[in-house]
Amino acid sequence: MSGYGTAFSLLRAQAGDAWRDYTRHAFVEGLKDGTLPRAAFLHYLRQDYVFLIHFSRAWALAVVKAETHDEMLAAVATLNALVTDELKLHIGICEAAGLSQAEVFATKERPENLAYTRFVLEAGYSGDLLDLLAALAPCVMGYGEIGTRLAAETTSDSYADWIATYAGAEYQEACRAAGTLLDAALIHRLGADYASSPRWDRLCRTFRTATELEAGFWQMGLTP
Ligand SMILES: Cc1ncc(CO)c(N)n1
Repeated sequence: MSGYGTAFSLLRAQAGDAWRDYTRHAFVEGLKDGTLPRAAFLHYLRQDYVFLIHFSRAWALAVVKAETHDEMLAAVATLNALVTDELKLHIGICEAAGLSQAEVFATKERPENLAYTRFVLEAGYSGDLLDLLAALAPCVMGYGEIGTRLAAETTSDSYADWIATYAGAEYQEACRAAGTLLDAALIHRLGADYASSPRWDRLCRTFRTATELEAGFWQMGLTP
């Protein structure tokens, strides 16, 4: 069990190797042992800042696609955490490294970044909350899983701030809340036996594609 809910565990298991390729990518291992070049990290952070803007838009879309007040509350809380806390972390780390906020704002979006965020947004635009959450879950919970593992296994302080953010109580709580939202949204729309629904395969495919696009994002990070 992952601790991020039942549906996430099922989706993660069916993603198979793709999940491992994402969460144990060379970029992640470089964060863990400090061998990731600083230039690659800063390049990644600038792209991730652009990513988070679109990712926030996708969570705003989750507010739009919500069908109950509890769903709205959960989506609003995540949206607020992204805009208020996570985007600030990126600006702070970039500023500490000598990159101004204006430079970060002006970052040109790489195709790997564009492909991923627009895939997530499109899943939400053309589908319902389940399609959107299936595309969002690898981002949210994947970083939660990576943060927790790296905090336990890290052998360097080089990327301690980054690791602490994703291993931290606040981010972990956001992952649990997203897991609770996903479980409840599935049951609300498809019933308790949602994994037998005709929609399940497609939700699994969406989750897996988003997982593959996350691995592509790390790979982009290695090539500034
Ligand atoms: C690419 C990517 N995926 C997930 C997260 C976690 O929010 C992030 N910051 N960036």
